[in-house]
Amino acid sequence: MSQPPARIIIAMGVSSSGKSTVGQSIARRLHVPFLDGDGYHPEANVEKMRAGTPLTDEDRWPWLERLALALHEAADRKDAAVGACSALKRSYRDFLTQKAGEPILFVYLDGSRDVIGERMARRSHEYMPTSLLDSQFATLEVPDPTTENVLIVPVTDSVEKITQTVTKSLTHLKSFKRWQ
Ligand SMILES: Nc1ncnc2c1ncn2[C@@H]1O[C@H](COP(=O)(O)OP(=O)(O)O)[C@@H](O)[C@H]1O
Ligand SMILES: O=C(O)[C@H](O)[C@@H](O)[C@H](O)[C@H](O)COP(=O)(O)O
Repeated sequence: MSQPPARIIIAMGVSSSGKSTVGQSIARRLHVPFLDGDGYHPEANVEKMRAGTPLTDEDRWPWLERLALALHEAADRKDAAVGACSALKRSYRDFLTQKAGEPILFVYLDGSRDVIGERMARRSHEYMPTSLLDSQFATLEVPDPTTENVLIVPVTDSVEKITQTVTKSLTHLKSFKRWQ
């Protein structure tokens, strides 16, 4: 689809696909705030995941709303903002966009169960158990670039390469021009 110029960028994908790493790198490059979705869950969601139970849609709506509003406020204050959020379903991405009240560019970190599972096994996370990865893949609705505002990048690219691919598409941002 033709891409509306977004000031909010969200790195999305299953757990351990690299959302926090890539999102932080893009935000650093643009000198704009980075908001990690992990920090916006109600405590009950965190406890549920810690116990190995996948979240439901009902668990996710309040989380998505809080994150969308925070990204909108951050973009207002600082020209643009970058987030990390699994945003696994099309309805979650539409909801985020609606709650933010402005276009969002999603960056989908595309990788196989094998590659991402290996990364997940190697990293440590405060509450997300590796047992939840299968449910993440089962829930995932891969974004469709013909109908969604999304850039698809392979997780096997280096973080630097992904950062460059994304920032190159953001020439409309004031913060991009400052960084240039
Ligand atoms: N492009 C990449 N290439 C290699 N390793 C990566 C890449 N992106 C992330 N990683 C590593 O994969 C693991 C999961 O990344 P993380 O950013 O925590 O994922 P998420 O936020 O999606 O759960 C981390 O150990 C991170 O260093
Ligand atoms: O179930 C979801 O909608 C999420 O995927 C989610 O809750 C998030 O992924 C966790 O906070 C774990 O964090 P990471 O995705 O950073 O591993």
